Formats: sequence, structure tokens, C-alpha cells
Amino acid sequence: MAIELEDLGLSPELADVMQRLAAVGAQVARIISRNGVERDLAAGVGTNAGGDGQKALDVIADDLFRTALEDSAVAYYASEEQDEVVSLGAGTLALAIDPLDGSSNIDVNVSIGTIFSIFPAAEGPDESFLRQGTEQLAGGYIIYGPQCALVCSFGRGVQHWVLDLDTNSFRRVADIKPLPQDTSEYAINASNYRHWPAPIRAFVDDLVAGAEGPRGRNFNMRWIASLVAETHRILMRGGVFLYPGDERKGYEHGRLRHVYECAPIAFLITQVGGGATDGCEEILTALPGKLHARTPFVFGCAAKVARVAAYHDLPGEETSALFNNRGLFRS
Ligand SMILES: O=P(O)(O)OC[C@H]1O[C@](O)(COP(=O)(O)O)[C@@H](O)[C@@H]1O
Ligand SMILES: [Mg+2]
Ligand SMILES: [Mg+2]
Repeated sequence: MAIELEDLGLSPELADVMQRLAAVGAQVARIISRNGVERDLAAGVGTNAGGDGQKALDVIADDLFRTALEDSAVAYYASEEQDEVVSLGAGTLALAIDPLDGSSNIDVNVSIGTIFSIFPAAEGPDESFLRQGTEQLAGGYIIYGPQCALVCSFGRGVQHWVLDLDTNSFRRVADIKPLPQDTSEYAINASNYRHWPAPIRAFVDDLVAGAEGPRGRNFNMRWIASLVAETHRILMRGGVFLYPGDERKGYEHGRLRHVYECAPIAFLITQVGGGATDGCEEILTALPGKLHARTPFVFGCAAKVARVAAYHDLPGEETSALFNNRGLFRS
């Protein structure tokens, strides 16, 4: 047994897939812990469908997860590292995966992860994945950090397991608590400031202005560049994450992929009372246009996510004004 699933009421097919994911997760954690001993897991090996460079570990993780799901209930396997959906045979489930998230952190020994999303299989690959995130049977991630953990929702709260290195199995710990209503931490790659749309700049300007600005209090910023690690922090202590679309070529819809990054994270966050949007509209009810579609992504404490949306409703002169001339959000 790779993970404790008692009392969760999962179908035998879904439970089996979770066992396989957990077993590979434990294997990947071990491979990561030995980076540099026999091979360099951050070595460049090619380019994926999204045009991103692939590191050795991206390909190793994809191969391990795909192989482990052969002969399971997964009929369709959709991966960041595969151009097209891979048909694995007859089955009732469809699984989308970012086998290795946060690849830029492999060589610096910072937390990285795996993100997965499971749907009931539909007639074909497109029907199975190009659908609303609300239809997910499961959405979750594995985080390879100082502690390896698996966090997943089956639509009834968010469950949390940690990898017990003595037994090589994921042991269930306390469920994730509802997100705090409001907190003072935000995450965004601030080096892209000049490329952002005006409402995002205005929102961040007002946070950066701190106690002297319209918000009247100080905020703290974090940017790990691993979506899984940012999600784990937000699930543990709140905050808000933003990866907006911006003016750079190829970043019109941000960087993150709808199907295997944003939808599962949105599923988790909303299960603990948080919000997840593209800046304005809910992620979970939006329809991705294609497998590797990108979407702007804002998630975290519901009040913060709603505030980001409210900045998009401000008149243009308000978002382009300096914070000390912006009246509407003065608290
Ligand atoms: O380098 P940037 O532009 O800040 O982007 C960081 C984002 O890119 C990602 O690494 C994309 O995921 P991959 O590593 O799976 O391509 C996210 O985990 C992270 O939030
Ligand atoms: Mg990723
Ligand atoms: Mg990836």
C-alpha cells in the first residue's frame, strides 16, 4: 500500500489510480533526493508541446507516471510533456498531469511537485479534458520539499498525507483547514511589473504602498517559482497568488496551463473556501480551448481574489492613477 485511503469512499478504480500515483510519487521523491549522485536531473533534454525546455527530470517523471498507469482504469493520459493525449486502453478515467512542476528549481534544491487532475473518461480525448473543472473526480499535487507530501480533494474537503520514509508510504494527517478570510502575503513574479495590465499593477502598487497607501497596512511578498510550493504555502497559511497575462509575446494568457495546472489547484482551493479566477472569471467553470491552453491565474483567500477582480472594474483613470490619487479602495 502506497497511500492510506480508508474512509474516503473512493471507487476501486479511483483508489487504484491513487495508489499508483502515490507509489510513483515516492519513487520520484527518492530520485530527486539523489540528484547529482549519478546524473544531473536539471540537464536540458528537449522542448515540450508548450515550447518550454524539458529537463531530464521532466521526462523521467512523465515516463514513470505514464508507465505506472498502463493497465489501470486510466483510458486517457494527458501530460504537459506529451504533445497529444496518450490513449492507454479501455478504462473509466482520464488523467491530466504536470509530471514535474517548478522545473527551474530542480538544480537549486527548492521544492518542486507533480500536479494531477482526474475526470471520468468521456467519448474521446477532447471530451475528456476540455471541460469544466467542476467535473473533476480528484485534483491534487505531490510536493517534493523538505517533507514529501500529497494533497488531494475528491470533492469533500482537502486531504493531506506525508511520505513516511520508514514505510515508503503516504500517511494521512489532518485535513487542510478552511483558508483564513484575509492575510497579508501575496505571490507574483514582480520582475514582470512593466508588462502587466493596469488593474494588476494598481492592485500590487497598493500592496507595496503598505501602511502609507490606500490599504493602510503592510504586506509581505513571496515568489518561489514553483506553483505547487506556492499552493502549499497558501493552503497552510493563506495569501494570494497571481500569474496574470501580460504583454510579452506568448504570455498574453499568462504562463500556467489550464487543464493540468490551474484546474486542479482551483479545485483544491475552492474546497477550503478560497477563490480561483483568471483575474475576473471563475477557473472551474471556464472551458479550456485546447489541451495545452494557458490562462491567467489568481487564487487564494476569497476576499483577496475578489479584490483583484474588483480592480478590473475600476474606471481606467483609477487604475492608471498613482495610489495616493486612487480613491475607491482607500480603507
Ligand atoms: O519563471 P516564472 O515566469 O516566474 O514562472 C514560474 C511558474 O512556472 C512554473 O514553473 C511552470 O511550471 P513548469 O515548471 O511545470 O513548466 C510554475 O510552477 C511557476 O509558478
Ligand atoms: Mg507546472
Ligand atoms: Mg512541468
